[in-house]
Amino acid sequence: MNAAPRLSSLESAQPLSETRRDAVRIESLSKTYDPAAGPVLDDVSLSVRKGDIHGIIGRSGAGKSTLVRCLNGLVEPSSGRVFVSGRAITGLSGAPLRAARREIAMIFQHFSLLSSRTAAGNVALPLEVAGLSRREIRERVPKLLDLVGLRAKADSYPSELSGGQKQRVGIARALALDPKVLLSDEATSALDPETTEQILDLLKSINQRLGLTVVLITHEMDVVRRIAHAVTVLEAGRIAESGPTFETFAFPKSAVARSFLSSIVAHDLPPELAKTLRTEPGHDTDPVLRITFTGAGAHQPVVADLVERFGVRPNILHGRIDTIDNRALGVLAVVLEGGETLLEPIRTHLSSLGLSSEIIGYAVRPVAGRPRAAFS
Ligand SMILES: Nc1ncnc2c1ncn2[C@@H]1O[C@H](COP(=O)(O)OP(=O)(O)OP(=O)(O)O)[C@@H](O)[C@H]1O
Repeated sequence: MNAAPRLSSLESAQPLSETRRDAVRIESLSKTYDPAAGPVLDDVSLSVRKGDIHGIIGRSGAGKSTLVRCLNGLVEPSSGRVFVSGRAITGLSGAPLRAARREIAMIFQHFSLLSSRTAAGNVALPLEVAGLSRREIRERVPKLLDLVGLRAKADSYPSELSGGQKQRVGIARALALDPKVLLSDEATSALDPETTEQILDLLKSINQRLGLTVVLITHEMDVVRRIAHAVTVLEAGRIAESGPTFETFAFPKSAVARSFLSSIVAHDLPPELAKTLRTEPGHDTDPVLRITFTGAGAHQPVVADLVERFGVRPNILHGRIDTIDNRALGVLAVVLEGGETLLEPIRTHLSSLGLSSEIIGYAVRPVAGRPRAAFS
């Protein structure tokens, strides 16, 4: 992980032991607002590695915002503990809580800028509250605006800025006090796709240049795919799964992760195709194999290889290759015409190539003269 120097200490590199620590550790966190409604967070334990961008994804109501508010002390959990850079946040109040909060900055979906202040004035605000001198503020604000590529707009008011520019101001303001962790709560949800990409690129570059840990709350798997090193999937207040982004995308364990991934990775067949498959083999069916290609394996001519080696006729039902965390990931569903008896040797061969495979159903052989169901 890139652990470049931080904004305020460009000359002092951090010791290795420090860079290896978890930036955030959550231990058995639970939160109940209304006992009649049950827990909103239920025994959540999670570590975010220092310098990582860690996505937290879940459907509306899964508890994402509550979790992120427990991280910066805005919500007091019912039980459990939160540590930021090894320091407990839970149970703090007054000055120690304010000091701890300086280490955790936040950016929001709707930017939360003061309309009466210019871009520079908004960025200066946390510095004023923290009691920095006018001279220090005058020196620091342009550097922060430079960091987000917005120096030319220093004197513009929020009403004169685009959504992407407002979020850049929000990011500069969040970074003003040199936080250790940046919490992003749906920061790109109100932006168009092109601006979303620019803001995600900016977060990625800040993460790399400053070694800043980013916790990214989102309901869009594409945001996770673009920049997160690790991802946690929340469902109904519990962790459905958590791990490195690539592994989670390649081998999702939970139904909720698979459903979030359906627009990105072809793990599941489209419903109209899936319903044409049988769950049991019959005299008139051929097996359907889902092959997952990862890394170098994504570029192997596997279909041609199966034809040549086993004499089967793989018929591609559905598939897609994508790039996740700079690595290729492909998923292909193929009907192995005439492959029933060769299934195990074929799977053993695929495994020897480092490819994983799974039988996902059985396709009914087409009646003579009629093509098989669909190609996608
Ligand atoms: N202050 C509160 N008082 C009572 N209930 C709350 C409070 N904040 C959140 N909730 C409830 O907790 C549940 C989880 O909400 P939360 O906002 O944490 O989820 P979320 O995953 O961020 O959802 P969304 O994406 O819709 O914001 C919801 O049922 C919500 O109504």
